[in-house]
Amino acid sequence: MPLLDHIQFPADLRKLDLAELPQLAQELRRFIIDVVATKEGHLGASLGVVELTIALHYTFNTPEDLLIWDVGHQAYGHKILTGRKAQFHTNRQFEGLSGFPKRSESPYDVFGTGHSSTSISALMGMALAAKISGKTDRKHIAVIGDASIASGMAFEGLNHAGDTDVDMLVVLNDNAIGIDPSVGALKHYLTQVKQGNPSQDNIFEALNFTYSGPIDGHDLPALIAEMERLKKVPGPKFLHVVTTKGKGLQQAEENQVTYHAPGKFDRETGELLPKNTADLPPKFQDVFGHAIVELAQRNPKIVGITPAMPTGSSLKYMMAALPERAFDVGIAEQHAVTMAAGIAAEGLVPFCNIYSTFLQRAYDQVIHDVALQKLPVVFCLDRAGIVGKDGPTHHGAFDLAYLRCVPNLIVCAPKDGPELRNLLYTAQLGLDRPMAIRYPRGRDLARHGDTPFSEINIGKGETIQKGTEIAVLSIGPIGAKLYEQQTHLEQPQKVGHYNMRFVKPLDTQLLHRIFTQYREVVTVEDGCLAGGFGSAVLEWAQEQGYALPIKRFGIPDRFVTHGPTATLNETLGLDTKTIITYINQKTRPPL
Ligand SMILES: Cc1ncc(C[n+]2csc(CCOP(=O)(O)OP(=O)(O)O)c2C)c(N)n1
Ligand SMILES: CC(=O)[C@@H](O)[C@H](O)COP(=O)(O)O
Ligand SMILES: [Mg+2]
Repeated sequence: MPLLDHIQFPADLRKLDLAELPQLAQELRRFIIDVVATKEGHLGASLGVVELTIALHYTFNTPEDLLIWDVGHQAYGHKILTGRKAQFHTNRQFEGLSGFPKRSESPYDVFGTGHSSTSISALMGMALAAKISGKTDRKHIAVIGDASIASGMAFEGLNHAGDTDVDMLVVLNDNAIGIDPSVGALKHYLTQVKQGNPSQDNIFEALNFTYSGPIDGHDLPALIAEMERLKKVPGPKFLHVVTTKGKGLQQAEENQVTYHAPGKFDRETGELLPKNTADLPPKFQDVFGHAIVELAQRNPKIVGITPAMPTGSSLKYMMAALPERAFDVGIAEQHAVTMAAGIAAEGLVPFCNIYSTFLQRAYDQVIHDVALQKLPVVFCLDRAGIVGKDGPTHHGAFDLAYLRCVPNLIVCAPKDGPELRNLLYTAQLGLDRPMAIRYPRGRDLARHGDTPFSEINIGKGETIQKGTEIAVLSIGPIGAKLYEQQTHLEQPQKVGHYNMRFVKPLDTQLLHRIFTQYREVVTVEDGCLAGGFGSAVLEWAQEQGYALPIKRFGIPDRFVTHGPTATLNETLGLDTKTIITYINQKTRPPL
C-alpha cells in the first residue's frame, strides 16, 4: 500500500497532493476489507465514507478541530488514519480496539458513540464550550447518517444549534439506508432534494443552518473544496453528502443489509463464507419473529413495532406477512414506545420490539406513557445480557434493574425458545398491564421446533430439579445453560434448580418453599447485580425475615468491555464453570 503505508496520523495525510487522494482511498478501502473479511465487524458504513473520512482529516486540523462520528460504526477509516492502523486487526476483539470511537482509545475520538443520534448535541456542547472559553479558531464537525438524523435527539440538537451562532458543521452522510432501508417522511424529503426537486423549502435552511449540497461524497476534490469553503463560513452549517453504503465492494453495494455487518467473507470476491447453520438451534430473534407472525395471524389485535431494527429483531417476517400491522418507525425508540401506548389505549395489542440497550433511551416513555397508565404494551427486549463484540454501548445489562422498579410492569425472561413462544402467547391473551419479555442475542441451546403455544401463569416459576442443600434460582437462558452442565455437579442430589421466569412479580409461594427447604440460595442472572433479579430475591428474603446466605451471580458494578460473549462471561465470573465450581465447593462433604 504505497500511500497508506506511510500514513500513521492525519498530519502525514495532509502532506499528500490532492491528486494522490483517490489512490489513498482505494488503499484504505482495501485495508478495511482485508481486515473485516476475517475479523468481522461493520463493513458497509465504513466503506461508504472512505472519501469523506480522508477529506475531513485532510481539510480540518484534527484532533485540534473536533470530529464526532454519529453511531461510530462507520469510523474504521478514521481509526486507521489516526494512529491505529497497526492495531486495526484487533478491532472488536477482546482487549483490542473498540468497534466504536472511544475517548480513552485516542485523542482523535473526541466523543464516545455506539447509540445513534447523539453527535449533534455533543458537538453543540463542545462548540459552546469553545465559545465560552475563547477557543475561537477551533472547528467542530459531526458526521451523521440519514437514518440517525431522523431521530428525535438529532432534531433537538439541530433545533437548538440553529438558534445560535455556534461554529459547527453537520455533515449528513445520506446513503438512503440505515441497517435496513431508511423510512419516514424525512427520507422522502431527502430523496426529493437529491433529485433536484425544488418544490419544497430546504428544512435545514429553515432551521437556520447554512445548507450546502447535495454533493457526491465519493468525489474527493469536490468534498475538499466544499469543506474548505465552509470552514470560512461562520455559524451552524450543514453539508449534505450523498454516498453509497458498501462502496467499492460489489456485493456490499448490492446487498447493503447483509453487508452492514456481514461476518466473514472472501476478501477477493466479497462472497460470504458459507456457514452451516441448518442444524443449529434457532436464534431467539427468529423464535420471536416467527411466533409473532403465527400469533398475529390468529389475533387481529396484534401490532408489531420496531425502531429501525426489522432485520435484527426479525420483525421483518411480520412486516412481510402482515404489512398493515407491522411498523418500522426508524431510529425513534421514544416514539415507538409512546406510539405503542397509544395503540394499547385503543384496545389493540402492541408488541414493541426494542434491543435492551436501546430501550434505555425511552425510559421516561416506559414509565410515563405506558406503566403509569397501566397500558398493556408488550415489550420484547432483544439483545438482553452480554452481546459480545459491540461492547459496553450495546450490552443489555441494565434492563432487569431499570424495569423492576417500575410499578405495574411485569418483567420476565424465558429460559429457552419454547418458553419465549409461550410468554409471547400469554402476553396477547388480554393482559391488564404492560409486560417486558427479555431474551439474549444468539441462539437457543437446543432445537425445539415450533412447539404448541400454552399459557404461562404470570408470576409463576418452574421447578427444574429438587435438591436438599443449595437452591439455584435462575432467570433466562443462562439457567438452561447451567442446567445443561449439571453432570459437572459433584453432589447433584443436593442442588435444586428453579427457573424463576419472572423478576416481577416474584413467585413468592415458590420462594417461601425454597427458603424453608434449603440452606443456601444462589441467584443467577445475565444482568447487572445492582437492582436486578438477585437483588429482588435479597430484598424479599430480608423483608420476610429469612436469614439464609444468598450468593448472587450477575454483572458487577462496572461497564463490560467488548469481546466474544463467552470470554466476557468468564471475566465476569458468569460462566457455568465458575458457578458450578462455587456450588461444588459449597456441597462438598466436610473432610
Ligand atoms: C439509539 C440507537 N438505535 C438503534 C441503533 C442501531 N443502529 C446502528 S447503525 C443503525 C443505522 C444507522 O443508519 P445511518 O445513520 O443512516 O448510518 P449508515 O449505517 O447508513 O452509515 C442503527 C439503526 C443504534 N445504534 N442506536
Ligand atoms: C451499530 C449498531 O448499533 C448495530 O449495527 C449493532 O451492532 C447491531 O447489533 P446486532 O449485530 O446484535 O444486531
Ligand atoms: Mg444511512
